[in-house]
Amino acid sequence: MNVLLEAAFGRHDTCLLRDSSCRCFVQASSPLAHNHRWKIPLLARQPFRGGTANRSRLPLLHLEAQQRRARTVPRAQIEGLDEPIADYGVLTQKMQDLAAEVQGQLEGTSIYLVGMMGSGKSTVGRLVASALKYPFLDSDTLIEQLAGCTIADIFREEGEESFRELESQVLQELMPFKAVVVSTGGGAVVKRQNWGYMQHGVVVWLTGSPELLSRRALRDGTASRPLLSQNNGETPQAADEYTAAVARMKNILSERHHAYAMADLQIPLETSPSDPGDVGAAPAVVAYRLLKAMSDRLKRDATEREAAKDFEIKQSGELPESMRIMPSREESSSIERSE
Ligand SMILES: Nc1ncnc2c1ncn2[C@@H]1O[C@H](COP(=O)(O)OP(=O)(O)OP(=O)(O)O)[C@@H](O)[C@H]1O
Ligand SMILES: O=C(O)C1=C[C@@H](O)[C@@H](O)[C@H](O)C1
Repeated sequence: MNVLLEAAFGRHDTCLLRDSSCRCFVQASSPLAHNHRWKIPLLARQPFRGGTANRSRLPLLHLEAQQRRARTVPRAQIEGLDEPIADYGVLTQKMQDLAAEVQGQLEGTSIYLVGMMGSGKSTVGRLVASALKYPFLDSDTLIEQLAGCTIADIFREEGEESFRELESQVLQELMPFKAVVVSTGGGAVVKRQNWGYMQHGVVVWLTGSPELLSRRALRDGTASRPLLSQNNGETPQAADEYTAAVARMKNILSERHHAYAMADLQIPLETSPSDPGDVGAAPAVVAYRLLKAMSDRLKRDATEREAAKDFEIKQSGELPESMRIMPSREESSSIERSE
């Protein structure tokens, strides 16, 4: 039997877990998420009587083993880090420092995550939002709230076109929001009008291979992803689920690639060096890569803007009559003074 525990996170990698009756307190490593929920066995539900002695006797290792997606972070996965990463605590600290920098550079600009089904827009989006202290919004969830039913129901009962209209409506309504992280639906990039709604934000493409995305999607089951459960003749009906999913992903990706490529930033999902059975780098690593790429890009843009201001107009020959050189601000004020 499992018991659901709420997690209240401390600053770095530790958090306190408690059950609804506050009878169990333990410390555990945090994978950078807030309000995370673990299912842990009833075994760990020991009464807390105060004092560190009791706390340290709780089955922490067992608890970590139950934690979904718990991972160690090999150094090679994290670009731009010049020292080995021992644990999530170090990565969390690096991310907080980077996020504080990016937050200042962004000046309230929103972030829109785009990418195929299963690319981790919601998972990574939550981490990035939490690091930047931005609210997180998931357009698929908002569509479901608006429609009062699931995305699969909308596809089945009203068809893809109705879904796309709702998707555009939601993105339009999100447009005025500043300083938010938005996870968009996988197909949002296809409609030109949606780019208009996202134009004031930084658009980030989470990009992974069809194989990696299929592995993830199949782990979740395809029921909630109607486009993936269709077979549009890419593979014979008898093809196994993985082969069919990869073929479908490839097809969708080839139709959308040019649209995703319009994003301001591209963040690879693969581990490095790549692992053939890969489900990708851990969410915290992808979130770190995203913040790093964003920080680099914003710095580069700022430098380019400064450089663009540093120019000199050189007059050679006579200007056509229709053109004249305006006096500078200093010159015009001295002309005014002398008049
Ligand atoms: N970095 C990661 N490593 C391994 N699994 C991941 C990672 N990021 C996300 N996942 C898993 O992949 C699946 C899809 O993630 P998520 O729902 O965040 O993707 P999405 O891009 O929002 O998908 P969709 O557009 O289909 O809603 C989930 O099971 C999630 O737990
Ligand atoms: O890739 C797509 O077209 C979709 C992705 C999901 O996020 C949902 O928006 C919906 O299932 C369609």
